[in-house]
Amino acid sequence: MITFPNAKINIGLGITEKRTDGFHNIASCFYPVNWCDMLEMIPSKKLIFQSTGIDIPGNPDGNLCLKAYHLLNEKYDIPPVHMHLHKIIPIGAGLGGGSADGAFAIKMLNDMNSLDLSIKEMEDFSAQMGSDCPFFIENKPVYVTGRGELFDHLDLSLEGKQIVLVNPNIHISTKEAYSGVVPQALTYALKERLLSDISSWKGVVNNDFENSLLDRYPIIKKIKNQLYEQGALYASMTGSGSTIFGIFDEEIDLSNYTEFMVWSGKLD
Ligand SMILES: C[C@](O)(CO)[C@H](O)COP(=O)(O)OP(=O)(O)OC[C@H]1O[C@@H](n2ccc(N)nc2=O)[C@H](O)[C@@H]1O
Ligand SMILES: Nc1ncnc2c1ncn2[C@@H]1O[C@H](COP(=O)(O)OP(=O)(O)OP(=O)(O)O)[C@@H](O)[C@H]1O
Repeated sequence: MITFPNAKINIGLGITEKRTDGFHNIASCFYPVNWCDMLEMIPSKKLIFQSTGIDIPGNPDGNLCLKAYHLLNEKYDIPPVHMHLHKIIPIGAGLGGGSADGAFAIKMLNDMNSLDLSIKEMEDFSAQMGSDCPFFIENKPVYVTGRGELFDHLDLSLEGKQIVLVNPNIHISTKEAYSGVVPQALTYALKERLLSDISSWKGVVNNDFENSLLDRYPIIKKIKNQLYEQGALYASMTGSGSTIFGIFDEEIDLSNYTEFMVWSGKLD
């Protein structure tokens, strides 16, 4: 079985409160984007994990695909598989790529073993792997609060718009990025604003990580400004960075970004 775990973007990201468990409460819109990894699993005599593509830092035993297997195996004693992850989505990039791999692994193992888990059960397993993981179970645009696991329906469709994602080859640790932010209650109604036309978002719908990271990494600010100069309806850093996205009505010239990792395509 093969699947294509996709990236997400954050449209608006308020970091509203530091929690007693060390995490932060956030408010954000998560929106899926078709920049994808490839994840294949086949039945095997023993559990094997192999990855190709972009190098994944750290011990392969800690890969979220394996973590997903162990979480389900502990409870359901499932047979071993050979997993092959071809890594394409930039890492430490605010795109939730690792989280998507973990959540898709849960969905695949559920299907392959006919476990018949509900969406809620798969979200709960995913939440044990990381804050961004549960979103990728349903994988549709949603308004998110809590640590990243509380979902509110959001009637937002950007279908057909062109998105450009530029990753300036800077790896930002999520933990460090959070430690550089002073939490603050939302100063505007993010959810309501997201329901108004995209042309009204600029300067209003903000990512709170930008305040600390844009000064530290001027290239992020430069790319964001360039995307606006090229006619973006809206541009922002996603998550804890370092990827910046721009949303456009039409395809744009990408020659400004040849030294970076870039993906462009239509939003669903
Ligand atoms: C920045 C976002 O991508 C926005 O969607 C997410 O909040 C990050 O989610 P993630 O990468 O899945 O993060 P996790 O692997 O759960 O946590 C990594 C570290 O980030 C910090 N963290 C993460 C999520 C959160 N809501 N509050 C936090 O303070 C914690 O220090 C945690 O130890
Ligand atoms: N399948 C995976 N893909 C990428 N990183 C993984 C994966 N599984 C585990 N990791 C570990 O997670 C770390 C990256 O986590 P990090 O949260 O910074 O990036 P991410 O999951 O790619 O997405 P984001 O930048 O949005 O958080 C890597 O250094 C690696 O050790």
